[in-house]
Amino acid sequence: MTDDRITLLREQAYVGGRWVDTANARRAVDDPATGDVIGHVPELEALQIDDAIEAAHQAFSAWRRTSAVERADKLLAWYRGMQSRREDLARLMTLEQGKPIAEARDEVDYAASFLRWFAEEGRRSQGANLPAENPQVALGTLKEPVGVAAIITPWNFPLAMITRKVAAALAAGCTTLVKPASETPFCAIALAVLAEQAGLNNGEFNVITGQGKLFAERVCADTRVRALSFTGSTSVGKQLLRQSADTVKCTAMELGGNAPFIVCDDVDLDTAVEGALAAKFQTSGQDCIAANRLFVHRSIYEEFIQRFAERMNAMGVGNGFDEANAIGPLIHEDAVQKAQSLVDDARQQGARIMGREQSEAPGPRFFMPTIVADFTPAMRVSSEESFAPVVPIRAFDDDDEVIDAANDTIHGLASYVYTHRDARIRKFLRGLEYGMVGINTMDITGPHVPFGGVKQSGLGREGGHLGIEEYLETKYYCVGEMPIG
Ligand SMILES: NC(=O)c1ccc[n+]([C@@H]2O[C@H](COP(=O)([O-])OP(=O)(O)OC[C@H]3O[C@@H](n4cnc5c(N)ncnc54)[C@H](O)[C@@H]3O)[C@@H](O)[C@H]2O)c1
Ligand SMILES: N[C@@H](CC=O)C(=O)O
Repeated sequence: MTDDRITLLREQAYVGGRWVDTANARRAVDDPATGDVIGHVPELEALQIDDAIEAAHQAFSAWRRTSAVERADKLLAWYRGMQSRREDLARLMTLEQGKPIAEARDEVDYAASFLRWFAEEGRRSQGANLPAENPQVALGTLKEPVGVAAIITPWNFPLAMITRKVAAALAAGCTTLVKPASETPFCAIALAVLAEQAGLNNGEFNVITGQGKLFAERVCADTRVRALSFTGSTSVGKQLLRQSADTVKCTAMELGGNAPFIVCDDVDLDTAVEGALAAKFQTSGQDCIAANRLFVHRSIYEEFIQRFAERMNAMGVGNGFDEANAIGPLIHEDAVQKAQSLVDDARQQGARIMGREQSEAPGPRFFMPTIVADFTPAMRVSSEESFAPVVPIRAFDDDDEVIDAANDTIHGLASYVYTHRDARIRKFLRGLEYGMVGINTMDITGPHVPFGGVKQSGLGREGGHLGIEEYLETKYYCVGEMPIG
């Protein structure tokens, strides 16, 4: 059942500036809060994906020759289009993703901000003059677009994970093939509606709905596709890296996290509690930078848990369209079962479980926020990304000990530390093996930051001044001595 107030909902893929269907396969997309079917999208077949690759390839030869100013103008027109449809986009996102409407509005702003950022950044991508040993010789570098970029994105941030990549790619002069998550294709299609209106209607931006596996097979094997940028789970990322090896693609990987949130004994407790709540519960815990493990100094441990639990238990859990709710549904029932199994495993191993009863959940895809106190490294909550409102907390005594515990993971995306002492800040900054460290804040993202992880959390950086580099090659030139005149 489609909400009459939702506009921009279109049930087609967008390829080469045309709206495309399939003869047979169409996939239903539902509202995770209610289970109601919102609409259907085509599952493009292999030949249609190949057509899309050709469309992006053809478009590349023209797009790469446009000026940086022309590319910026189109990105800015797209940005304004997103701004003018902010509420429609936000409602569409809450409908298919489930996140609370206030967070959906924030994500629309965040997603649009990448279009503006890279419109500006594209005009500043510069090569260099190099000093030559022979003064009659000119050496330098040019920056050139890599080529067609294939982009695969997850469902948790259905607009921003697309624009963070696409805006950088288009600004660099690349063309793009986007395969959005099957759970949230309508946000991507809405972006295509607005891209078309902004004049990106010649194959520069293509949205291919359907199976990720088939899309990956076609683009990875195809030499016309020169880059693959992926955001999603570490396991799928590894597989895509293997698949990209045969055609030696430029790859960028934004993968899973296991963020530690460390609270030292010198901070204002309420500020730290507020930070932890925000770092844990945004997007109902389904955030790659969500706090996945809380470490609190033993001297304030029980007090912290009590205050955190009070605030957590007051949070509204329910349909994201109700502004009173801060926690919406999880994307699948499987995610609820996984959260429950993490909690059960910890309980069996001696953790204290706190929170409202799961029987109070307003539907089958809701998980009531739950504290897992006194977790140990042997429990699954310590090593697995919960992607749910599950809050493992344990006490620590010593800074070195907590740095080691925080680093004891294959992941290295975001980390957070609350302390007001300078020496401690320096120690944590150096000691934490993470791509991003928030000190006394969990509000660490934006178009201007180099977002990304170390270890098995990824390769490369998105956003900031580095984001465009993922889509640029450096061409070195050497102009030899020439007769003058
Ligand atoms: N580092 C970051 O910036 C970042 C941001 C958001 C999410 N994530 C991570 O994403 C994960 C959650 O997202 P998810 O469940 O959508 O991840 P996922 O890896 O299951 O899916 C991501 C995308 O890959 C596609 N896909 C799935 N299997 C595929 C295959 N075999 N071949 C090709 N494509 C395939 C999906 O359709 C989807 O579009 C979490 O681990 C989270 O931490 C990371
Ligand atoms: N929260 C991240 C996206 C990861 O899921 C961001 O801010 O970009």
